[in-house]
Amino acid sequence: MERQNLAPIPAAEPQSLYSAAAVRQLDQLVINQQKIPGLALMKRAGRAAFDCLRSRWPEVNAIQVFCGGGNNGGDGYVIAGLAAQRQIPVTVFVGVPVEKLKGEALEAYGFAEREGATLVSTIDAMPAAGKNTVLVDALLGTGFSGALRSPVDAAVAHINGAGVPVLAVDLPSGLNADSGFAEQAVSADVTVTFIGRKAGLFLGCGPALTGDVVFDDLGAAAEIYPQVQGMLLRHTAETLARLPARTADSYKNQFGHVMIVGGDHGFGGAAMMAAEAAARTGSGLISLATRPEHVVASLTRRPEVMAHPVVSGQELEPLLEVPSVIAVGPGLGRSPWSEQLLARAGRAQAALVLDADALNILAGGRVLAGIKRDDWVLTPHIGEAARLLQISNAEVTADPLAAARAIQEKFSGVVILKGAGTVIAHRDGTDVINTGNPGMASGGMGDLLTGVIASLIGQGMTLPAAARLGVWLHGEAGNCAAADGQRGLLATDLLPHIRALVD
Ligand SMILES: NC(=O)C1=CN([C@@H]2O[C@H](COP(=O)(O)OP(=O)(O)OC[C@H]3O[C@@H](n4cnc5c(N)ncnc54)[C@H](O)[C@@H]3O)[C@@H](O)[C@H]2O)[C@H](O)CC1
Ligand SMILES: [K+]
Repeated sequence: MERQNLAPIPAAEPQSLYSAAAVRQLDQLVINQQKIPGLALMKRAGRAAFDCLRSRWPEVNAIQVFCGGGNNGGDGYVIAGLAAQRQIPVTVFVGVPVEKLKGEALEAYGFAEREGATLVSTIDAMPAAGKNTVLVDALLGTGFSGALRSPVDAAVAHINGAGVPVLAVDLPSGLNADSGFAEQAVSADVTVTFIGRKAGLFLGCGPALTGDVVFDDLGAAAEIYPQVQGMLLRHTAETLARLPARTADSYKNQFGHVMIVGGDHGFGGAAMMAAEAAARTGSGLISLATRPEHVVASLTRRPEVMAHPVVSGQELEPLLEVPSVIAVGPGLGRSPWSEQLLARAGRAQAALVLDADALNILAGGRVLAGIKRDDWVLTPHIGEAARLLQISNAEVTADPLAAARAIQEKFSGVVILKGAGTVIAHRDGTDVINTGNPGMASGGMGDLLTGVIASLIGQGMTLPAAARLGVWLHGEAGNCAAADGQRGLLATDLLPHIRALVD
C-alpha cells in the first residue's frame, strides 16, 4: 500500500525543552531585548516559587531555605525575604559565605537579611522541621556540574531526610539539567522552573526527582524563544485525528498490513503480543512470520492474525513483498535462524521497525553491516543502545539525548531510546515524551510498543509522528492500566486501553 505522504502532524501544544546553555541564552535575551534586569528576573523567580509554595501548602507555618552560592541561591534568598515580610518564620542555610556571593545573589541575600530571615551557616544550626514546615532547595540550578561538593552534599542529604515537603527551585539540586542524570539529588514534591523547561526534568532520573513541574516564563516574550537553537520539542500527544477514519465503506487494506517477524523457540508469546498490539491499534491486516511450533498457538489465540511458519530466510523472502510495514525483533532471539530472518527483512521494500534482538544482531555488525535506512524505526532500551554504540550503559544514561542522536547518525531513520523520559531522535530534531510509569518495566512492554508503532506507520503516519504518537499511546495505556496499582502490571493489561485511546 502506498504510504500516504501525510505531512508531519502538528503536535498538540508542543512544549519546548532546553539545555542549560540554551536557557542561559534565553535569560540573556530577556535581559538585553526586553530590558528586564537580572535582579528583576530573580525577584520574579523567587516570587513565582514563593506563590507556588503558599498555594500548595497554605497551612505552612515555617520555611527552611537551603541556598547555594549562585543565582539559584539568590532565588532562595528572595523566597526567604518574602516569607519574612509575611511573618512566616524562615531560616536560611547560607551554603556559601556571604563574602563569596556576588551580583544579584548578594543583593537578594541583603533583602532576606533586612526582612528578618534567620541566617545560619551550618546545617546542624537549622531547626527541626515541624509538621507544617516546608523546605526550599535553592542550592543548585543550571550551574551545577560534576559530583556534589561539600557542604551541598550534606545539605541534600539533610533535605531528603527531613520527612517534610520540599519545593525545588528551577531544578532539584544534583539533577543534570541536560541529561536527567543524577547520582545524589534532592527529591522534591514540586519543582518550579523558570523561562525554559530544562530537558533533564523529563529525562532519566528527572521524573522521579522533580515531583510536579510548575513552569513560569518570568515574563519572557514569545518572540524570544524562536531565537534560541537546540529546541527540544516535548510532545504530550500527536493529534489522533489524522489516523484514517473508519467509515462504513472502509476496507481492511486501508488500515495497512503489518508483518511481525520473530518468535524463536520458546519466545512465540512476544511475537504474538506485538501482533495483538498492532491489531488493537487499528491495523487491518496482520501477519506473523515465526517458528512453525508457534503457528497453531497463534491461530487459536488470534485467528485474525495470519501466521506463517518460516524455518529459514529463504522461506521468509516471498512473504516480504506483501506488508506495508515489517516489525522485526519480538522474541527473535540470536540464532542463525534469527540472523537469516533479519538479513532478509532488513532489505525489504516495506518500512521497518527493529526492536529487541534485531537491534542486538544489528549491533553485532555482521548482519546488515553498514546499512542505513530513512524508513526504519529503531527502538532500543538503554542496554541495546549501548551495544549499538559500543559504549557502556552508564554512558548512555549519562546523556540519553546524545546517545539517541548518535544512533540516529549511525543508522539513520528514527530512534526511540526508551527510558523514564523517552527520547525520539530523527532527521529534523529530537523529541522527548515523558509518560508511562515504573510498573511498565516488565516483560512484553517493548513488544507492545513495537506493534503499536508498526500499526501507526501502516495506517499512513510518517515515521516521526508514528514514533511520537506510539510512545505516547503506550505510556498513556500503561498509566490507565496502572490506575489501580503498578505492581503486577502485565503487558496484556494495556491492550484494552490502547484500543480505547485510539478509538
Ligand atoms: N533564566 C533562568 O532560568 C533564570 C535563572 N535564575 C536562577 O539562576 C540559576 C543559575 O544560576 P548560576 O549562578 O548560573 O548557577 P547555580 O546557582 O545553579 O550554581 C552555581 C553555584 O553552584 C556551585 N556548584 C556548581 N556545581 C557544584 C557541585 N557539583 N557541588 C557543589 N556546588 C556546585 C557553583 O560553585 C556556584 O556557587 C538558575 O538555576 C535559576 O535558579 C535566575 O534567578 C532567574 C532566571
Ligand atoms: K535547586
